[in-house]
Amino acid sequence: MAAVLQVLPCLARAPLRPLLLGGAVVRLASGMALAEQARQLFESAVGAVLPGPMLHRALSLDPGGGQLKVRDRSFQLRQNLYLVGFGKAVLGMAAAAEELLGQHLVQGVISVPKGIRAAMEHAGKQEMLLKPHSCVQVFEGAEDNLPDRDALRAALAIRQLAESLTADDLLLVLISGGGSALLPAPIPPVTLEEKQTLTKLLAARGANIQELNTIRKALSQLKGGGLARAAYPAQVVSLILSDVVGDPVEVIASGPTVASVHNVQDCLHILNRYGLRAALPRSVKTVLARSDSDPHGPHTCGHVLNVIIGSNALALAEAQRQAEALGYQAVVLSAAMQGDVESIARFYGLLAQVAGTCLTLAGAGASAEEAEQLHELAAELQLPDLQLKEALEAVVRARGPVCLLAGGEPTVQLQGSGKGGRNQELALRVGVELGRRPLGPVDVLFLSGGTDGQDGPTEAAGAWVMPELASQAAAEGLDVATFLSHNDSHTFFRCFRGGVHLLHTGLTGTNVMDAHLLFLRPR
Ligand SMILES: Nc1ncnc2c1ncn2[C@@H]1O[C@H](COP(=O)(O)OP(=O)(O)OP(=O)(O)O)[C@@H](O)[C@H]1O
Ligand SMILES: O=C(O)[C@H](O)CO
Repeated sequence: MAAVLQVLPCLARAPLRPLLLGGAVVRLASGMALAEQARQLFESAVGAVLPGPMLHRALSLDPGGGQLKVRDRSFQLRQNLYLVGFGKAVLGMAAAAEELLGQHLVQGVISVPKGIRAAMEHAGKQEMLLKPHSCVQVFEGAEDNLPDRDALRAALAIRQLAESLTADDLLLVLISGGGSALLPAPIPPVTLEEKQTLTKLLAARGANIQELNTIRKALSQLKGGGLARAAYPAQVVSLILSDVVGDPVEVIASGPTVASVHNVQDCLHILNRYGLRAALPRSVKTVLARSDSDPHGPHTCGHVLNVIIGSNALALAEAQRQAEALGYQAVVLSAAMQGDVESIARFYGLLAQVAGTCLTLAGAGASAEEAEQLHELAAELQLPDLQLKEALEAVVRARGPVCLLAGGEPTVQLQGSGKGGRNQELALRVGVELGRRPLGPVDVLFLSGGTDGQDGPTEAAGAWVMPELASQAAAEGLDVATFLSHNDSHTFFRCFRGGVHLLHTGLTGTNVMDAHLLFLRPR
């Protein structure tokens, strides 16, 4: 985005302000002005789920400092507050908790990704770092999101702290995505390597996060309510930043403070589905066989309060508010965009075409056939919370600029060895879709970004596109189809127009999946 700022420094510095509809400045700089607004809205979405704001919304101390309020529950504080955490966003969450609860915290242990402290320091994000003499011990591990010896050491330290607590104590558990890999504690005789191999195989064969984490829970001492059990009889409050569609507390980071409802049959089903049952190590078979005859009986988690403090829906709601402040008719379509990236791109292409027609009432846009295709595709994608009808009705009413917002996590079937991420790949595919559809007299821009600031193994968070993308690329000698065939979207965006279409935020310190913004503005 640096290049965008160079092109339009006045817009980059300007605060959010309503559009000058039809004004000469906006029309001249149309693409860049829209892109700048898209970037600002993306940042406002991320801002709503940063550790500081989230922790401040969820927790408060009474003025005397004797009570901690979490939502509508109160907990007595008397040198009895402990903290553990695990996940990609937990360093910043712990720093925010320390800032808020400092003098009450007795001790803490967190497990966070390798190199995160250095990365945050490098980015100048002091608010994401613990104080120099913090009582919270930090373990870094799980390089490449895989459980390793360092993460195992962290998990054991977390278990030890939890087990040392008494009925007078309160354990604050900070949880975010990536927590599963950062809290590995396989049930013996299963080894770390065996668990690692099994989860890698499941992921490679296409198991979804629900399936993956069902198996992880069955083989873990701490997942599936194990951490809550270890902390009993202390009170447990889990503050959860969701990176899973629908915010299921039992799935996020494999639900260490949520009693597992799965039995061995569920696990065998999953292992069968991915052809892994026959090749299971003996240790895994032993643990699975034992799991239904657990001597402790079914576990309850009555001493636990699980609270979702950040989610994709929350982030989108903030961007929606900001879009409205800019003069857009803004509608959240879905916070559960899942499915193959190609289908999702087609969905956004059709949506732009149909919505553009509703907006301008122009004959050149979508026919009834395209509207039907859009609804059929929406049905195929099975997005549980999709507000398509409501969105199109709002567009008809709007007669002015429209912003449609969505979020979730599309899937990319990797075929090539190119460099990219699901957001850049989605944006590139949407750019192609927009270019091959008659859109009528309307400016269209689509942005897709990962809220963690890192899209796949690239340094960009995502990218934005307009309908002219493919033709402009061709004029630069870039063939979009060739880049797509190798999943090489990042290389494409780096070359295309000197990289101005890339979205760069740096690591944000949060993670609520991806955000998609589709703008339509009648000319
Ligand atoms: N060349 C590529 N093109 C498109 N997508 C890619 C490419 N390489 C990796 N990906 C995608 O990037 C994702 C992996 O990156 P990352 O580690 O950021 O994902 P994650 O851990 O699932 O995401 P997050 O932490 O953002 O929730 C996968 O969805 C993968 O399919
Ligand atoms: O850690 C995990 O299990 C995934 O990120 C989902 O929360």
